Amino acid sequence: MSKVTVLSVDDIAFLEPYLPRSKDELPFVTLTYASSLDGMISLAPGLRTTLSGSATKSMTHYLRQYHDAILVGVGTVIADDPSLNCRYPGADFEPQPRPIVVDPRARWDYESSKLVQLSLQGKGKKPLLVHVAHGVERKNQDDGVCEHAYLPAEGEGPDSNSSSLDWMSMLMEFKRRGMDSVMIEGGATIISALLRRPELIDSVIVTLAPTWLGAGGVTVQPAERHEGGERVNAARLMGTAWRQFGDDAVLCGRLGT
Ligand SMILES: NC(=O)C1=CN([C@@H]2O[C@H](COP(=O)(O)OP(=O)(O)OC[C@H]3O[C@@H](n4cnc5c(N)ncnc54)[C@H](O)[C@@H]3O)[C@@H](O)[C@H]2O)C=CC1
Ligand SMILES: Nc1nc(O)c(N)c(N[C@@H]2O[C@H](COP(=O)(O)O)[C@@H](O)[C@H]2O)n1
Repeated sequence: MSKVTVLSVDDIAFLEPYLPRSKDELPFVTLTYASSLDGMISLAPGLRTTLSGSATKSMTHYLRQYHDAILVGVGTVIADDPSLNCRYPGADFEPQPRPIVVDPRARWDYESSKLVQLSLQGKGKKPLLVHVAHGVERKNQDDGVCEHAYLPAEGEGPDSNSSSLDWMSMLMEFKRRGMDSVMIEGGATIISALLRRPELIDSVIVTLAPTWLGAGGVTVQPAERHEGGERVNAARLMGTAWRQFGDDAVLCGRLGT
C-alpha cells in the first residue's frame, strides 16, 4: 500500500483555487473521484479498484483535511469497506472529516466495518448514515457507533415507496448539523446523479489514471439531457486546469449550468 506523502508547494498552489470557501445556505461541495481512460471507476460492480497512483492518493488525503465531511453511497461502502479518514502527514483528530453514507433503505451492515472500527479507535469521526424517513426500521438518532438522519424521500407521503432522497434536502441537513464543506467521492450512481445537479457542486477534481479498465467496469455516466427537443451534452466543466501528479493527470473545474 502506497504511503501518503506531503505535496509539493506547486501541487498545493494548483489545488488552492478549488478548496472550500465559506457559503451561506449550503455546504461547499467538492466532487472528486478517479477515472480510467474509458470513464470507469472500478473493474466491476462491487470490486474495490485502485486507480490513483501514490501522488494522487496523497492529493486525496490533502483534500480530505479541508472538508468537514466525506460522502459516499451505500454501494461504495459495501464494495470497498473504506476508511474515509484523512491520513495526510500531520492530520490529527480535529481535521478529520465526518464520513456520510447515503443508505436510503438501511441495507448496510456496518457493525464490523472499518468506518465504525476507526471511529471507536479515535482515528475517524462517527459516521452519519442518511435514510428515507418512511418504510425503514428506525434506530436511535445515535446508536452508539453511528448517527442516523431520516429525511423525506422525493415525492413522499407516508405511503411512498420511494428510495430517492433530494440532494438539496440532504445538503441543507448537513449544513444544519454544522458541516460547511462536503467532499463527495462516489460511487458511480452518486457521481452520475450529481453531474446533473451543477448548481449544487462548487468544485470538481478528477484524477485520470493512464489505464483502460475494459468492458464490464463501473462507468460514470450522467443521464441524457435535452434542450428545446435536441439532445445536448449532459454536463461540462468550465474554467478547467490540469496538472500532472506522478503518472496521473488531475483535471479541476466547475460545472457549467
Ligand atoms: N475510483 C473512484 O474514485 C471511486 C470508485 N468507487 C467505486 O464505485 C463502485 C460503487 O458505485 P455504485 O454501485 O454506483 O454505488 P454508490 O456508492 O454510488 O451507491 C449507490 C447507492 O446509493 C444510494 N443513492 C444514491 N443516490 C441516492 C439518492 N439521491 N437518494 C437515495 N439514495 C441514493 C442508492 O441506494 C444507490 O443504490 C464501487 O465499485 C467502488 O469501488 C467508489 C468511489 C470512488
Ligand atoms: N481518489 C480515489 N482513487 C482511487 O483509485 C479510488 N479507488 C478511490 N476510491 C475512493 O476512496 C475510498 C477509499 O478510501 P480509503 O483509502 O479506504 O480511506 C473508496 O471508498 C472510494 O470512495 N478514490
